[in-house]
Amino acid sequence: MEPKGNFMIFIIEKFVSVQGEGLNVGTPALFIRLAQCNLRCPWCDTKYSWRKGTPISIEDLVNYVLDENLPLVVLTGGEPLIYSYEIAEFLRRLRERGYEGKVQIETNGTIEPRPLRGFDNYVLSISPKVTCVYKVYFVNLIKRIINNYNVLEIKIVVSNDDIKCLRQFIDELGDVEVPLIVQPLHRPNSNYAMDSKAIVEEILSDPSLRRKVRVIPQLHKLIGIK
Ligand SMILES: Nc1nc2[nH]cc(C(=O)O)c2c(=O)[nH]1
Ligand code: SF4
Ligand SMILES: [Mg+2]
Repeated sequence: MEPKGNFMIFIIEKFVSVQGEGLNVGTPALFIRLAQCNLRCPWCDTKYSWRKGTPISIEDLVNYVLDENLPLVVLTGGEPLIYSYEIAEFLRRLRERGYEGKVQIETNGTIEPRPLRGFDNYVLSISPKVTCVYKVYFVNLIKRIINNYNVLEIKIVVSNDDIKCLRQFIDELGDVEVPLIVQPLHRPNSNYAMDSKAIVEEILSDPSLRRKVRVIPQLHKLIGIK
């Protein structure tokens, strides 16, 4: 049965930029930041997303996407998969209206998005929280998501103090078919190029990690855009 009714979602902001993270880096994209998160990472750069947000209908959001006509829509947060049912409706309507781009969903990997099963116009970028100071990940859940949904990448944010914990996560995960992207942590008031270089050096000196991961710093932090 087709879902009916006026689906609402709560958003914090929407803006146009280029994808600054992961394998789609550099792609012009429409960002929609959904409200609220089920985690509380100490380094979170979007704590303002933990608020309740402003309601918007899925219909208005779809019209906005079609007006902007960009190749990529990034749903981020917060934790967008809190709204899995509404996102499924969003994907259904985008498909119905002929939108040819993709929807990339930035998730922390702690929620299984069951309503997304059967859709092919989205990809997930899973960002498990693996740092030594704050760990919240469920390896079996991540594997289940990889096996049952469209996963573009696992994108792991770490500082160079976290290499031990990164290795532990990758060992626990075992062999998976998706690319493992290490994303150097951006700390305000720190030199991001130097921080990223330290991580690259740590990875190149680790016999196991150097075979398994790719390192991609956040482009938007490097060039100072949103
Ligand atoms: N340019 C840009 N790319 C991004 N990719 C993921 C983002 C996020 O906040 O999740 C983000 C963001 O905030 N800005
Ligand atoms: S999961 Fe993401 S949005 Fe949520 S607290 Fe952590 S960094 Fe912030
Ligand atoms: Mg961000």
